[in-house]
Amino acid sequence: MTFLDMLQTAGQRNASMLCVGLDPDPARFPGGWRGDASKIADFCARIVEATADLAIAFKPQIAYFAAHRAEEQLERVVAHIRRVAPHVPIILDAKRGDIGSTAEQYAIEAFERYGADAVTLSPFMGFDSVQPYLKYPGKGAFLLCRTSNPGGDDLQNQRLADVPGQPLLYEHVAGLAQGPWNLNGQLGLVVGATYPAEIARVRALAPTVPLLVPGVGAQGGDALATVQAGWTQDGSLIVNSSRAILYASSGDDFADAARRVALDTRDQLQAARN
Ligand SMILES: O=c1ccn([C@@H]2O[C@H](COP(=O)(O)O)[C@@H](O)[C@H]2O)c(=O)[nH]1
Repeated sequence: MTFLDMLQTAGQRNASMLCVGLDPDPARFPGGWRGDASKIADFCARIVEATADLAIAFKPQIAYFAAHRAEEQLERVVAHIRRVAPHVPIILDAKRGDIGSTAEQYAIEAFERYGADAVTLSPFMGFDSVQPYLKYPGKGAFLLCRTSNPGGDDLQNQRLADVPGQPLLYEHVAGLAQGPWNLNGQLGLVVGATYPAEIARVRALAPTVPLLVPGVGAQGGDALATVQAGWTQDGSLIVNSSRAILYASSGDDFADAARRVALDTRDQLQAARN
């Protein structure tokens, strides 16, 4: 099944636009696990089990594993997702971007080592840095477009004087993903929930590509505004929340608490559709 097929299946079966972000931070683990990096896979497994019927996707953030030399635990988390939620796609949040020969290695890492269904990429180095990922049929690649952090303004909101129509940089990226770079319909875009006006602008420029929208929950993005700006019948909307779900409780009830927050967020997003 392709990434897009999986998205559609999970979205319908779980009635969901919620992507559960897996950003495991041992310092925030509950009770006896606190500070123990060997528990990363166990912690993520409990979250996956608690939210498998609520998620349109899972998004492991690779830094939270690599920082603790826990890449092998990430492999175990992926295997666990395949066992308990085989219909839910995995988006590896790696934000890679490098020259073609190195990008080929990163693509092997994402799609062959970890077996992810999609990956996040920085488009800053241009099309030849994105192309190696597109050689994997059916896999997805989300380009950073208008990120959720305030510093995104520094570059993404700059006007490109030499491009016809003088778009802002993020608008140009949206146009490339909808058009000339999207050779086989594998591209999507990352747009922050903290900037709903920009989500609407990106949706207007890229009406059919999937949008991955982080920033609800811990970053304070508005679920209703996000859905109103980005949801359409034709293009998937995938709204990520990580810390607000993972650390809903610091006690032994963390998985139940995570489920409650995920359910509430899932339902808020669904209710916000027109
Ligand atoms: O623009 C972006 C792109 C990626 N992220 C990632 O999403 C999650 C958000 O975590 P929360 O705890 O829900 O704030 C995290 O993995 C970021 O690396 C983003 O926040 N903004």
